[in-house]
Amino acid sequence: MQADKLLVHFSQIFSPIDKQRALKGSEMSEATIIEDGYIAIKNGKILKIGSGQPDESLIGDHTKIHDYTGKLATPGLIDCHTHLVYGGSRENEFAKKLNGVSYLDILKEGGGILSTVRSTKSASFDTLYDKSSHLLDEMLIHGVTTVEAKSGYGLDWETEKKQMNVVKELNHTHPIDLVSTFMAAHAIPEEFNGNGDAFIDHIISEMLPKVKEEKLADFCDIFCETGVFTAEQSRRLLQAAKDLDFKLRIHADEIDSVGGVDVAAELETVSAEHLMAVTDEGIKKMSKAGVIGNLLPGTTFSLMADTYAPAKKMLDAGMAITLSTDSNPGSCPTANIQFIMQLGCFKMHLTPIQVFNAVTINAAYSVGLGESIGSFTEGKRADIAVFDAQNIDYPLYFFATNLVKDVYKNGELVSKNRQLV
Ligand SMILES: N=CN[C@@H](CCC(=O)O)C(=O)O
Ligand SMILES: [Zn+2]
Repeated sequence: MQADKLLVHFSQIFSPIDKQRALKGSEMSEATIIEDGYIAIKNGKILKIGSGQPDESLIGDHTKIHDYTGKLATPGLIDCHTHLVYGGSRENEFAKKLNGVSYLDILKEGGGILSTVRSTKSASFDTLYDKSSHLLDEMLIHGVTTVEAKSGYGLDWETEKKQMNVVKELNHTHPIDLVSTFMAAHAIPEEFNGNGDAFIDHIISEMLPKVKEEKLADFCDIFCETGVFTAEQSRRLLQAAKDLDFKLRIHADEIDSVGGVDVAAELETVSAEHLMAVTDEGIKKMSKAGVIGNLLPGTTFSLMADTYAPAKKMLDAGMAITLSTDSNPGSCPTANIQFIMQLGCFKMHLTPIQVFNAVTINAAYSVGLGESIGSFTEGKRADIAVFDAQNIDYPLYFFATNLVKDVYKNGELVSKNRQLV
């Protein structure tokens, strides 16, 4: 079959192995690396990848050929944990953090997430749309082609709905594909006066069914943490969400280990997020239950903490892991997934192959799209990140610089020389 497009002479193509599920433990050290590689694209999908001169049968009169000598190709990167849609920003908390005030103390004083809730409530749909679209543009030029986006800066129905509708609309208009997560259980709203049980009841009876009915999200998530939601409250909400056929995630063991990991294992959530404070026992339970550990080292960095999630221990225990930005205005204001990947190496001692598997094939399965993205398997979407690098080590070694040159989404060039097309 003739290709519409042929991208040829890559120094390397990184191609994850697709086992029809996230790669676990030692499997994360495996990948196919093709030297002098080509990628053939047909109707926006991967037709074939190979090495050397492409077969004559792939080339027709209308086939466009692009030379990528000296470059690296990987599947489009997948950011599987973001708080994309929000009003305002929180640089006013930066000085406090520098002076040693903790993240949870800022929240307790009505700042942190609650301050972003106030800004998000007062922002119009259009303001939120423009701001989020701009953030997605930044992510795209850094090589990201799919993003998971959580609500959770509304806490009331109208604002949560506004956030999820922004995600829905951007999924139609922006080149990046979005996966929506409902996370009203992100903080206890001020009007509930610290009564987490009552707020969870309210979410279960008043919000969850509407999210389902209006098809506003695929996943449900909760922040299980000291001073936020307990393990019991998390269990109750996630069980109710599971009964309505939502897929589940949980923010667990971010700062303190308060039982979120047990809930993840019991309910077999797709993933558990953060895990900076996870115990060996918790790792064992998640491994047994097949929970993906979604690690967010940019958050540790931004919180000025030094406890990075024990990625190696999780791999040794046979878990699958992903890495993502956690892009949000408080604990990780960034759009640069490459920096997060570099932290995966520098701070968690993951290898480049493990890191690229984490943000491609594993992230794809963690957002429920493993059948269509995350590897260069024939028939998957031709989402491609082209790096100004000759091999997969270079973009992890040369840090804090955008090394993604071009990005293809569904076979179309959407970013060229680090600029939107
Ligand atoms: N930890 C809870 N939620 C976000 C932070 C949100 C915020 O601080 O605005 C996180 O994943 O880090
Ligand atoms: Zn988060």
